[in-house]
Amino acid sequence: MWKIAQLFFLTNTYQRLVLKEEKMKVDVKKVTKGYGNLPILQDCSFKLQEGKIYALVGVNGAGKSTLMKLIAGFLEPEDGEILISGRNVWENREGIQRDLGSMIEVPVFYESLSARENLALHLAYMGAEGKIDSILREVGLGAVGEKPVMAFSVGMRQRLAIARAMIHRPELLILDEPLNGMDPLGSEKMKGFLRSQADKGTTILISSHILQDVYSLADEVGVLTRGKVEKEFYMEEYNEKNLLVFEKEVLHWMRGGVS
Ligand SMILES: Nc1ncnc2c1ncn2[C@@H]1O[C@H](COP(=O)(O)OP(=O)(O)OP(=O)(O)O)[C@@H](O)[C@H]1O
Repeated sequence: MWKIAQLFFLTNTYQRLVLKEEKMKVDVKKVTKGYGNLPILQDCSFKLQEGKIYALVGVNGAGKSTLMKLIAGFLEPEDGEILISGRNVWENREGIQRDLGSMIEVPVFYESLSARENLALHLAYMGAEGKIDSILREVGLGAVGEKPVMAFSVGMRQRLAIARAMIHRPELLILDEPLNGMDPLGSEKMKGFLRSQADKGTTILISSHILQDVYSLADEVGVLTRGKVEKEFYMEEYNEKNLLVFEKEVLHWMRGGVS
């Protein structure tokens, strides 16, 4: 009887591990990257699970955008490797960049063209297909699609940048501070939209300085300190606790895990 129970336990554990590995979308493995003599990331490792929202937090200059650019294949690691669905990002960057959606730099648009025209040009440039009307509606720009971008507010530009990153319905979305400049109502709606995309299977990596947003949006949170994801929080475990506890623990790890 005991042997059967042991076998059952081992089979279950094995299945869970295999399932987890199959669900792996992004695997950052011991990545090192700096700029000139300035070291930024050092042996940095973490994983993103398919259909989950992962938030990177860290002080200004910690290296969040650098890490995102590496994952999107815009920068080459000095050491280590990054795999997306098992493929080495740098070696397959052209194909991978077509498959993912990203908003990492300050978004730049054709100012005199409308939101709709900007999205159409982007699709043509990518050689991709996408439904402009529906993505504009989904990000809350349904009523202003014909307006020139020069008339857009900061928050509207941010929505348009998210629409551009998502219009080809990528399986992986990398958004650097996606809620920047949005009013509280717009921010809530955008969080709901991102959650609905994750529920449909999109893997989402964001960064944010607003821990309240991270708390309410992410499934997992990684604190980038001293060149590494030093601490990860699984938000499931925080449902019972409150935001203040979470904030306190994150700040502790942002300081490098010392009080
Ligand atoms: N192209 C570059 N050349 C030289 N240094 C750079 C370059 N890009 C970034 N850095 C430096 O690398 C460090 C990490 O920058 P990065 O933008 O990745 O940090 P971050 O965590 O995203 O910061 P923030 O929270 O302020 O957006 C900073 O010190 C920055 O000045």
